[in-house]
Amino acid sequence: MKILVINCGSSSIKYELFQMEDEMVIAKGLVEKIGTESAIVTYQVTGKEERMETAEILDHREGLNLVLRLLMDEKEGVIKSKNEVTAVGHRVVHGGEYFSKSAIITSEVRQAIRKTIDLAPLHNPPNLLGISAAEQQLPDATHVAVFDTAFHQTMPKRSFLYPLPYVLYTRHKIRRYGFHGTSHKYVSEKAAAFVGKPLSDLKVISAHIGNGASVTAIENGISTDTSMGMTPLEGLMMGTRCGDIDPAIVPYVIAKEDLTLSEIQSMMNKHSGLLGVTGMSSDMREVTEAMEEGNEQAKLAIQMYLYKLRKTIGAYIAAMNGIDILLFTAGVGENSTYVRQEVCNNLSFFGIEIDTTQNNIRSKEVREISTPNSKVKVLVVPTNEELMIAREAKQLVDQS
Ligand SMILES: Nc1ncnc2c1ncn2[C@@H]1O[C@H](COP(=O)(O)OP(=O)(O)O)[C@@H](O)[C@H]1O
Ligand SMILES: CC(=O)OP(=O)(O)O
Ligand SMILES: [Mg+2]
Repeated sequence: MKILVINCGSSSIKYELFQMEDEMVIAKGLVEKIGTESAIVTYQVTGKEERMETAEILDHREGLNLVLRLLMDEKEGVIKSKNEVTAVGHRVVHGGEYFSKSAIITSEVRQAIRKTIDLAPLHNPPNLLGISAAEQQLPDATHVAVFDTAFHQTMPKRSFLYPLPYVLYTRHKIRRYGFHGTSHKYVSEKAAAFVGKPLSDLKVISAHIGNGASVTAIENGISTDTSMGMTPLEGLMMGTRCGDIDPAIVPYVIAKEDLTLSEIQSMMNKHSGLLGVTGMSSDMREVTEAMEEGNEQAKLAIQMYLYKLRKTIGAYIAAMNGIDILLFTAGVGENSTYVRQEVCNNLSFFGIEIDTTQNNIRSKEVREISTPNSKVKVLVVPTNEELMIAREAKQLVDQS
């Protein structure tokens, strides 16, 4: 069975085609800068060199057309006809309170996703575009929506409610939803398997730190708290997002800087975080390099980033009254030995002890970076949201 996984961002489409019998990736790639005359298209068949070209791609539909043409190309393609794709798994960022698990896309499901657009104006519209483009291109495939929010639907009210007038929750569903759930679920299961204990017996803190970043407290296999909120803006300091700030800043800055609401939204989502503080880059690699070269602003940004991350981990240790596993995942979590080391150095009170040699090893495998004496197991667990989405899609196809 072949399953295509699609992750549509506002101006990009990430795609990955899986052979589900052995869960192998057949081909994958990315269409970036959609909406421009020079969109960048990458296409890689497993085991072969990546191809890159630029093309005029004006919308997601054209982008997806091109992806399918590449997959079916006579010379370099990997499928002969569209019918070979049994299912398409779509990443949908916001499922509101409608979805606590993945769903086969029907008109009701599409309607429910549409209703959450207000809650995720940056993410859900491109997700919906991707769904309709893919349905048009692959009308015979089963289309499945896999939600970032689903895993966190187990959070108790005490963690998901904001201390605002309760009527805002009942009337408008203003609450915390949490994101990256597909990843937090995948890596926590991997971590439990790695230590050889059932997830149902463990207290896990999962730090998914990429461009977007969130920390989740997972008790007995269920998410009980997470740092992102109603939108993916809350919580940690991120690449371009500010995370938690005093909400009173918003009207104040609007007045002082004469901004519109959408300008301040864009400022907090796209021009803050590492980028905002350094004025230079949102990329942790570049900011770390600048810090090493003596750039004071880069050093400050990283200190702020680490401090917020450490505080959040500490808060979740308190919230769960303990911790068995601390795990790091996503771009920064999997690759930055510096961030892992610095976060953990200041968590020694909890019996967290990092083995510097282990921490410096680069690998794509799950690995332990804590010392044998460490009371808490600290792991690096490479995430794989695409594989998880493919598995969810397969499961729903098998059931239907
Ligand atoms: N070796 C590295 N050291 C530090 N940061 C890294 C390294 N490799 C990747 N990153 C960071 O990972 C981030 C991207 O993470 P990723 O999970 O791919 O993001 P996305 O949210 O777009 O999926 C970038 O900030 C990048 O700088
Ligand atoms: C929800 C979210 O923040 O996603 P990403 O990390 O892909 O931006
Ligand atoms: Mg991501």
